Amino acid sequence: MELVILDSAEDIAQRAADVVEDLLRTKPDAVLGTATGSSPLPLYDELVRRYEAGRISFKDVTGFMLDEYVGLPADHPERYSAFMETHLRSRIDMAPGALHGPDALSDDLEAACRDYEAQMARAGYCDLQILGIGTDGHIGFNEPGGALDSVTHVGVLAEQTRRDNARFFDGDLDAVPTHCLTQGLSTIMRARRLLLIATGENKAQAVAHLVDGEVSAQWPATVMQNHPDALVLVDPQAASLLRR
Ligand SMILES: N[C@@H]1[C@@H](O)[C@H](O)[C@@H](COP(=O)(O)O)O[C@@H]1O
Repeated sequence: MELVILDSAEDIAQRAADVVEDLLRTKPDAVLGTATGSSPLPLYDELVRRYEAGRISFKDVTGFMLDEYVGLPADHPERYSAFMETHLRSRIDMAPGALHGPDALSDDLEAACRDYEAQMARAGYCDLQILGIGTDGHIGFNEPGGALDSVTHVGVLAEQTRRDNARFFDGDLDAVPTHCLTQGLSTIMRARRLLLIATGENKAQAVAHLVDGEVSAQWPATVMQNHPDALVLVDPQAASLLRR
């Protein structure tokens, strides 16, 4: 795992966009794994800028989202499918049906998970998976204590995660879903390359475990230590509890 500490979120966005641009140059029909949350937003803005400048095209790209809330109505703006549509898909030339997510509106969520995993398998899994990290060390919505070799599954959100994400629901904890569908850790690990972005002091503890800790289900992101090509981009605040 390669760790790079950069001065600001903007510098991280530039470096991360370089990684995406390099991939699209070598493989225009790449499979891109997308993350939600605030961490990748500067990256998405930079990708839109590079698309508008004619440097990159997503017209042949297929995308797979990491996760989705369960229990939000189809038109809820905080559904991750809506988030990705607003912040990335609708702003670039990616085809409308080309960004996939697990179907959290399905009557049979277990089947929806199996279908999503099969769909990713058919696509050959991701060339590059973009990741954020939860303050409790989750990636996707793989919360502490889950299996390290999980595939796409129905998950229960940790209390900490629901509190962290209440800011997207007008601060109303009761409005934050309790369940989700998420790619498993083994699904994520199948990506040829992982790119994790963490900014701000509230990520420092999770980043310290990710970089300096043992691989452990208590800090799910630590599985990335076993990935052959993982890049972690952090700002000085997120790096503030690192040993070295
Ligand atoms: N499921 C998402 C994660 O994929 C994301 O990494 C995390 C961090 O979000 P943020 O970047 O806003 O701190 O939030 C959510 O829980």
